[in-house]
Amino acid sequence: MSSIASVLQQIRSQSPLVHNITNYVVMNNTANALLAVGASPVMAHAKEEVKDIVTISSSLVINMGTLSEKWVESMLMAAEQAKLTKTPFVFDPVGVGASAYRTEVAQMILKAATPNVIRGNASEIMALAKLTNSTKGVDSTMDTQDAIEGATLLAEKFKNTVVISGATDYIITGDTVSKIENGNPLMARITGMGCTATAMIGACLGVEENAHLAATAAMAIMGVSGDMANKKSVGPGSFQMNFYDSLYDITPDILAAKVKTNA
Ligand SMILES: Nc1ncnc2c1ncn2[C@@H]1O[C@H](COP(=O)(O)OP(=O)(O)OP(=O)(O)O)[C@@H](O)[C@H]1O
Ligand SMILES: Cc1ncsc1CCO
Ligand SMILES: [Mg+2]
Repeated sequence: MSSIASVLQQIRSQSPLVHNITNYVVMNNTANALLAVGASPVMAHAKEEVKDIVTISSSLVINMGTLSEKWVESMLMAAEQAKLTKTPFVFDPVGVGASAYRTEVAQMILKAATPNVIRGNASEIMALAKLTNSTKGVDSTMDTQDAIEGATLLAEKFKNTVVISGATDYIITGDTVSKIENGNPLMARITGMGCTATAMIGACLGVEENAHLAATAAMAIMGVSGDMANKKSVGPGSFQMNFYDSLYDITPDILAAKVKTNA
């Protein structure tokens, strides 16, 4: 079995508990996507419990989509606890660069603990790397290949894995650049597909220690499921429903056969 396919196999056999501190917009979508693929989501952000939940989880997802002061406190506590318990952690810097507050919070989270993986769209990755600021709200205004320089700088600085999502997904660790070329434009016409990609990276990190492989497998699962859903859909509404069915239907063999990658 290919290594990407074996990550999906492990999600199915281990059903990793994925702790999400994510935004109000996508909480339901990402919990359903994790369940559909075979992982076990828990959404928990009260500061009274985040340390306990990090401690029992296989991985942690921090997504700064809808920030407020109390949530930021919890995000920082969770990141620090993940460092202590060596719980793998993925960070989604939603809309970084769109406001001074988002940029400040992203820097605070990165200081609290180094994420094993950072995933953003091209504008977010470039803003996080402080190279350009073209972040307009939460959607990208750039092609993913134009953010490779920013992703490479971040991956070098943090010695971790950085994912740029979009028409072509790039997964970058040191000198290794993997690409996933599945998926379709409908995926950007539904809110939270990027947040779902980040949650999927969380699921993969929960079963696979190699962060580059985990992130590549997650983007492959997203892309191939997107291709499968697209065949049955007429627009964003039916696509969203069919996407959950595809996450449920996709098998390690289908994934290995359909993934378009250089990895
Ligand atoms: N034009 C496209 N072709 C193929 N796949 C795409 C395209 N646009 C987005 N995707 C896929 O959709 C998913 C979300 O990526 P995107 O870059 O749109 O995230 P995002 O901007 O952070 O989204 P959000 O903030 O709404 O959650 C990824 O799996 C990506 O591969
Ligand atoms: C639309 C939106 N606004 C804040 S978070 C979010 C979900 C997609 O990132
Ligand atoms: Mg996003």
